[in-house]
Parts: sequence; structure tokens; C-alpha cells
Amino acid sequence: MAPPPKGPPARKKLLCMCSLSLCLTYVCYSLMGGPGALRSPLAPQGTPSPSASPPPPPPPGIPAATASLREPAPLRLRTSPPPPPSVCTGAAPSGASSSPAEPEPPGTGGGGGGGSSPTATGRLLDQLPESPGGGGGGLPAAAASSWAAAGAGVTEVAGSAGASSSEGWTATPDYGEKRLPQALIVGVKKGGTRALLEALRAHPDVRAVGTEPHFFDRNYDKGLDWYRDLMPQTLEGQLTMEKTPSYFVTNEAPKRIHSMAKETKLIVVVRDPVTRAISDYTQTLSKKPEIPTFEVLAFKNRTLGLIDASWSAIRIGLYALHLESWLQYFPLSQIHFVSGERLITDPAGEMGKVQDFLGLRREVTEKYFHFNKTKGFPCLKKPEESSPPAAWASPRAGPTPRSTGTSSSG
Ligand SMILES: Nc1ncnc2c1ncn2[C@@H]1O[C@H](COP(=O)(O)OS(=O)(=O)O)[C@@H](OP(=O)(O)O)[C@H]1O
Repeated sequence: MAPPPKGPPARKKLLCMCSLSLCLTYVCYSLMGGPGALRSPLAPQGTPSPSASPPPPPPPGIPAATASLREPAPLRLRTSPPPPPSVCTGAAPSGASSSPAEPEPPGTGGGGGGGSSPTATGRLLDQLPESPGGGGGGLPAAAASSWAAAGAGVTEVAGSAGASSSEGWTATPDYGEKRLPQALIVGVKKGGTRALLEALRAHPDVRAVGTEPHFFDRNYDKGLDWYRDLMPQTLEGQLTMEKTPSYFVTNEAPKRIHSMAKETKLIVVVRDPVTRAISDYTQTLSKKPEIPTFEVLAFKNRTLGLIDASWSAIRIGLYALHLESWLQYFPLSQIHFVSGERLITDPAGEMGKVQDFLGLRREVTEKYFHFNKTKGFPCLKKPEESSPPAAWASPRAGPTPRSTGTSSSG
């Protein structure tokens, strides 16, 4: 019987090589982590990987069962990591206490009422049911595009609290004297105070401390000389300023400021109290993720709808209450209110009024702003030509100023 026909050796060899190369390709692909390539069809889908972290424990004092029940609740507020510092700001992350050493969280604006809000507050507000009056509202599309169009040649103010990088064109050199502030931004926390201060610092006749001195609340016992020493040097005619948002809710602050100088001009940035409270809470939550939900903190009794007005996030927003203590020492005409929402939608308009109030020429105008779509905020930019301080024209101004200069404040 004839032996069965064998295929030509060349064909066998080719088959072997093909199989080998297929195996090699599979191994390489698997090693590179190709999607699903290595997953055995028998492996259970959706099994958590060993590295996946277990669910976080419930906040102290809240039973685990309750905590898990809360999870799907519509008002469960969660935050994502705070955005990076920037003074297109809001953005400069400030610590929960707005302390000078802590950077400030940039933010939303005005309330992030709708859409895909770029800020933490905005994202949280997106989770809340729509309310007729509420929350501030995002930037109108028209405003956004007009600021964006102005964006060419932008020098953004990169800023964390205390940042001085915006000073390239605003700072006057280090001569003149240190003076006590003639104007203060006294509040409110999370209102947009950082954005306002940075915009004011762009004015050649304003010099300000970048950090928050907290003199009239925490450091009063250090004395006025200590306070003065923190200030930047100014020429005569330049305004010295600082901002510490907690002054607004400090009972002793009005009296103390009045005794420093009764003509001190006061600026308060106000913002929708609900949006402000959420912004405040978000900031704390990013530092202490274990705190109870906003809803738990906000209500004394949820069923009865009893609000806990002693919770600082709510208490700070009782503007009329705090204002009463200021009005015991200062006339209303000496207090200027800035809208935190309009500071975002119409920064030049708000800045115009602030400059009028401070007796400054209107230098910081539309040309100083552009709208940064990514950040969702107006940002400062260096205009083509910006003026020198008015004091430079004065015969009393002293030595010829250097043309540039930066310092740690101002
Ligand atoms: N350009 C501009 N104009 C107006 N407002 C702005 C601007 N940029 C930021 N923000 C908003 O400011 C919020 C932070 O406020 P403050 O700077 O007062 O915060 S702090 O008290 O100093 O921590 C912060 O709030 P949230 O983002 O909601 O937390 C910002 O929304």
C-alpha cells in the first residue's frame, strides 16, 4: 500500500511560521495591555480590581446604613479636586479660612447656574434642582464670546493668594513709604474678593498686599506698626489696600477699623448667599472629605425645614445682619457693594464703579479683561499701553522711578 501523500515540506514550514508569529503577536499585544486581549472569557466582568479602593466610611456619627441610603439622594453634594490656582480667579484657591498662606480656589462663577460648569461650585449646583431665583447663573454666551474675542496677546494673571506675578506692569518700585491702608476689601468670603483685588492691583495707583493679613480679626494684638509693615511701599497719591474677607463677619472689626482711620473706604463683594454657601462648603469638603453632606449641615430639622443659621456657611450669607455692626461706625456712603456675579459677567462695569468709589481714574477698563473659556472666568491681561502711577507726574514723587519692578506684594 502506498504511504499517504505528504504535503511539501515548504508548506508545513510556512504553517509553522504563521502560527508562531500569531502567537508572538498575541503575547506582545497582551503585554501592552490591549483592551480585553488578556481577559479570559471566563473572568467575571466588572469584578473590581484588587487595587480598587473600598467605599469610604460614612462620616462620623452617621450610621453606615444611613450613609449608603443617602448616596442616591439628589442633594448629595460631591466635589472633585479643586482646580489649579489661577487668578482668572476665583480661582486662586484659598484655604477654608482664606488665610494668607493658603491658596485660593478659583471658581465659578457667580454661581454656575447651568451647563457644564467649570468650577466646583458650578458642578455642585448642576446637581441641584433648578430653582426660580437661583444660584446666580452662568456667564451669558454673548459676554463669553466678547471677552474671548479680546483674548489675543493675553498676559494672564497667574495667581494664588499672595501672588505677585501680576505685578509686572502694576508695581511701582520699592521706594515711597509704607502706609496703613486707606481702603479695605472686607468681605465676603467666596464672593470674588481675590478677583477684585487682582483687578485693582492692575491699577497703577493701587498697591495691595497679596496675602490676607487678618489684622482686624486674628492679629489685632500685634499692633498697627506690625500691620503697616506688611504693606507695600507707596508713593503719595497711591492707594494702599488689602483684603481679608473674614472682617465682614468679625464683630470687632468695624470698631477697630474706625479707630485706625474713620475715613477708611470699605468694599464688600456680595454674591448670592446660596451659591456662596455652596462654594464655601465645597472648599471645606475638598480639605475634609469626611464632613457630612451640605444638606445635613444646613438643616436643624430637615422635615420641619428648619435651617441651621449658626452654620458658618449660612451665617456668613446673612449680609444684613453683619452690615448692622458696620453701620454703627461707618455711613453707608463709605461702603461700596460689588456684585460677585457681575464681576464675572461684566468685570469692566463693576471695576468702573469701584474705581469711582475709590476716587481713582478709570484705568482698569474692558481692555484689561478677556474671557477665558476654559476657566470660565474673565482674566486679566496686560493692555497694549498702561499708564504709570499718577504720582509719577507729581513733583513730590521723589526719585525717578525704574520702569519695572516686582515685589512680594503690591
Ligand atoms: N474673575 C472672577 N470674577 C468674579 N468672581 C470670580 C472670578 N474668578 C473667580 N471668581 C469667584 O470667586 C470665588 C472665590 O471668592 P473669593 O476670592 O472671595 O474667595 S476667598 O474668600 O478669598 O477664599 C470663586 O467661587 P467658587 O469657584 O464658586 O468657589 C469664584 O467663583
